[in-house]
Amino acid sequence: MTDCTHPSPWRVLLGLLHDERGPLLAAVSVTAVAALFELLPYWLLYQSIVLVLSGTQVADGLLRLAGWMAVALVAKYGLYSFAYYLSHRAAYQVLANLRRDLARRLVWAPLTWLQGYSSGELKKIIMQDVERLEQFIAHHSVECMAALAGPLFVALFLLWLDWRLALAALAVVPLAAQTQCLFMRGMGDRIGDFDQAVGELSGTTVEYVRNIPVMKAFRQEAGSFLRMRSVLDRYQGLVTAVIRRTIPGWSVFTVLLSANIFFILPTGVWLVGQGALSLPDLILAVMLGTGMLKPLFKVARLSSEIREILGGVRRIAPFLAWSPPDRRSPAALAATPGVSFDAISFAYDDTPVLHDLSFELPPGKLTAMVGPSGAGKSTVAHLLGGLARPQQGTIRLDGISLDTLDEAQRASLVSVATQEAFLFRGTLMENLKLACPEADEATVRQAARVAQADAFISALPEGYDTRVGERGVRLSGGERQRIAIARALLADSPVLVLDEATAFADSLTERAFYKALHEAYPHKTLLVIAHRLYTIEQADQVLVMESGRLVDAGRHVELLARCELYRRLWHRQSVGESWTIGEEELLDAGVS
Ligand SMILES: Nc1ncnc2c1ncn2[C@@H]1O[C@H](COP(=O)(O)OP(=O)(O)OP(=O)(O)O)[C@@H](O)[C@H]1O
Repeated sequence: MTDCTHPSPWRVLLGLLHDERGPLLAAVSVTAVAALFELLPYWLLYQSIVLVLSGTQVADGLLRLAGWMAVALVAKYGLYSFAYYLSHRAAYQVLANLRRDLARRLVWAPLTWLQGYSSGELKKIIMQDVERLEQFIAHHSVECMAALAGPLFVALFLLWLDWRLALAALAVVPLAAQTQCLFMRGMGDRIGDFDQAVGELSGTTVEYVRNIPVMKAFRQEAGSFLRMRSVLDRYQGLVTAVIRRTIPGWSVFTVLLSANIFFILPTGVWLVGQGALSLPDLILAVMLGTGMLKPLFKVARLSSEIREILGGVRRIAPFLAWSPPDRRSPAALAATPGVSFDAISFAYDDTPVLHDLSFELPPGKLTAMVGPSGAGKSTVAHLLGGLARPQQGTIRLDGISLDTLDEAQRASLVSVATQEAFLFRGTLMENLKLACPEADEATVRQAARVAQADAFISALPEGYDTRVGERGVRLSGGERQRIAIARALLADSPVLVLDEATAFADSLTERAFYKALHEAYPHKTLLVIAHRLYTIEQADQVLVMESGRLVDAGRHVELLARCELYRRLWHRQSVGESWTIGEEELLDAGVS
């Protein structure tokens, strides 16, 4: 997913480095000085040759020069270490700031936009692409500077000796650069394709690993996962194409940069013959000039790595563009607010799901929402939970638009518990206290009791201190849901949405839950997306949805009497639960 309206990756990268520009400038300046010290031993060697040729006080002079040589080496390593220290400190600061910023902005990004990314792609962007910046800031900044400063200082020195020597030393550079450009032409697109393939491979691998239980259940062989195979083939094809294209260019480039000795030596010998250069000067020029261009290999290699890093920055940029919506502080709400959906329309991308939907959740009452699969019930829960925003219409709490609340305000007013109960790595107590870290143990236990979770948690050997998540204890679907409900109850918001949150529970557990809920939290405004008979019967109001529209609303008995769709849903559910509606009830309701 790219967006051409985002600024160039260089601008984004410079923006990320802005706060650390001081330490980074210091790091590259120190590197330049270290590169100078790297050349000092050659100069001292030159002085030794001059000394030996002069034949005066040779021993003392050599000893002094050896001492300076040691000082130069220590200074060089000391300066490089200091430069790396500064660049690493800056890198980890930038990475920490960026990760914090990304975490904050992920909350502001609409769920529908985030769903455009697979979890593998998101992981690649947030982990790998961010991690790559460390390479650039901590290593490439220093290495690039050292690789450029060395050749530059040598070229200046040769220029000072004789301009013809400098020209001879640099003669191969334009040819090498030309060759590199020729072979790298079109590589930008290939690297873009390559990055896309890596993202796809990462996403498909995550999907593949997640699907292993399903494949085992249906006895599918790994090879039958065709998508994975085709992505791997594409990846391999791209790698082969990139290697085929780069290897010849790289070989010619390497040979050319090492070939300047063929220019320096004849030029130097000729200059000595002309009397324009002394023999020690020629030896020094050959020593320095022969290896002077080798650091440019590193610059060429780093430039392709920097291209990859910029590709990562391009992928990170859209996440950094999300900023908090401009919101005013809401007026104080009633302790038990009502909720209204006013002409709400909503589409996932271009697929309309809710159409001009209006209804009310009366304050302190239980509303059940029913409808066939795909009717848009969970989407209503998403909108209330702030996971998506309607394209048209307004959702209000006590007359105040949800758009005017910030995330924290909305979350303090509306909690949503869904079927997909995600447990973070940690103890059950930590998971329960997610929305209310300051809750004391008694409050947590009370919420768990209402959610029918206290009994099974207490039966675990470590009770509320049991670890869950990746390496922790495995809970059943129903147990996880009960944790999710207790967590939502602990948030103590006046509006609670249960999106099939009790689907795994048996009828008896569900009855016990609603009874306890009503006793412990009698004033909550409740929206329950339900298939269960008991909830629907108890509801103060039932909303019947079909294809994103409200078909009817009323009490269970009224709807049985007048709504054909409701009757069908009710009948299907009754059969599903092996629970038959009494003849009398149907007659009471006027159903013949
Ligand atoms: N992230 C999404 N992207 C695109 N379409 C989606 C997305 N989530 C849901 N939909 C579609 O929106 C429609 C309504 O889905 P929703 O989950 O709200 O229905 P539902 O009434 O809760 O169904 P169920 O009872 O089966 O859970 C469906 O057609 C569904 O395919």
